[in-house]
Amino acid sequence: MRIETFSLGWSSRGRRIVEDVELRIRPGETFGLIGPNGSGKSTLLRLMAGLLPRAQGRVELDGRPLATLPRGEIARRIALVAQAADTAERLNAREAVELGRTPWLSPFAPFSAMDEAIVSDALEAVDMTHMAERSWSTLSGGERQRIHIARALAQRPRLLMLDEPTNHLDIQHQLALLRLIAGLDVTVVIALHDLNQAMRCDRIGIMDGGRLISCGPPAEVLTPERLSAIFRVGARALTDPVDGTQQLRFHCLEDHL
Ligand SMILES: Nc1ncnc2c1ncn2[C@@H]1O[C@H](COP(=O)(O)OP(=O)(O)OP(=O)(O)O)[C@@H](O)[C@H]1O
Repeated sequence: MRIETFSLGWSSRGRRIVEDVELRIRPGETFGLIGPNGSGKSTLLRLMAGLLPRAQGRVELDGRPLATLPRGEIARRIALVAQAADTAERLNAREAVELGRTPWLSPFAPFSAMDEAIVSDALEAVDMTHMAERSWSTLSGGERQRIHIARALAQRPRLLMLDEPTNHLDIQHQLALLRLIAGLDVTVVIALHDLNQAMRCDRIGIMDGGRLISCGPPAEVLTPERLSAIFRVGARALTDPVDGTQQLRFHCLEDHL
C-alpha cells in the first residue's frame, strides 16, 4: 500500500512538534525514520496512522485521504506498534495477540479457525509460541515487545508502522525481527535509533526539530557530514571483510579520531 503525506504537521500549545512533512512511501517499501531524541519520529508515525487530533495537512492511502476512511477500514489497513504500548494485565500472551484480529471480526464473522491459525502464525513469527499461555503481567519487557509485534502481524495490515521495535530485544531477537520485517509483503515504516539497522532499509528519512530534512537511500543519506551535523557524532563507514557490507562506527566529536 502507498502512503503519502502532504504538508503534514502537528502543534501542541503553540509549539510545532512536526512541521510540513512531505513523504511518498511506495508499496512494499521499508522506510526507516531516524533522528535525535525529541525530533518528532513518534509523533509523525502517529500522525500517519491518523491517531492525532488537529493534524495539519493530510495523509493519503493509495490516493484516498485517510480522514475520509472509516475507523474500521483504517484498522484493517494500518498497524502501529507504539513505543510504550500497554495491554490489559489480566490477558495472557495469546489473548493479547488475538486482539489484533478485532478489526476483522463482526457479528457475521466471529472468531474462526482461520483467526486461530493467524494468531498461531504471529506467535510463531516472534518466537513466543512456548509462552502463549503466560499471563501478560509476568512477561519481560522484550517478551511484551514481541507480543505487541505479534498482535500487529495478526492484524494482517498492508502498512506496518513500528516505533523503535528493537529497543527491548536481545541481539538474536533484534536480528530475527529485522529479517521478519524484510520478508513481509507489506509496506513498513520503522523508527530506529540504531543507524546500522537503519542501513538495511530501502530508504531513510531523517527528522530534526520536527522537520523531515533528508530522504533517500541509506548510503546517500547517512553521510559523515550529516551525522555530525544532526547527531553531533563522528562516524566512519567500515567494510565487513566477509560480505563487503558497510557498517558505521561512531565516536564523540571531541575525541577527534
Ligand atoms: N502530546 C504532546 N504534547 C506536547 N508535547 C509533545 C507531545 N508529544 C510529543 N511532544 C514533544 O514533541 C517532541 C517530539 O516528540 P516525539 O516523541 O515525536 O520524538 P521522537 O523523535 O520520537 O523522540 P525519541 O527518539 O526520544 O523517542 C518532543 O519534544 C516531545 O516532548
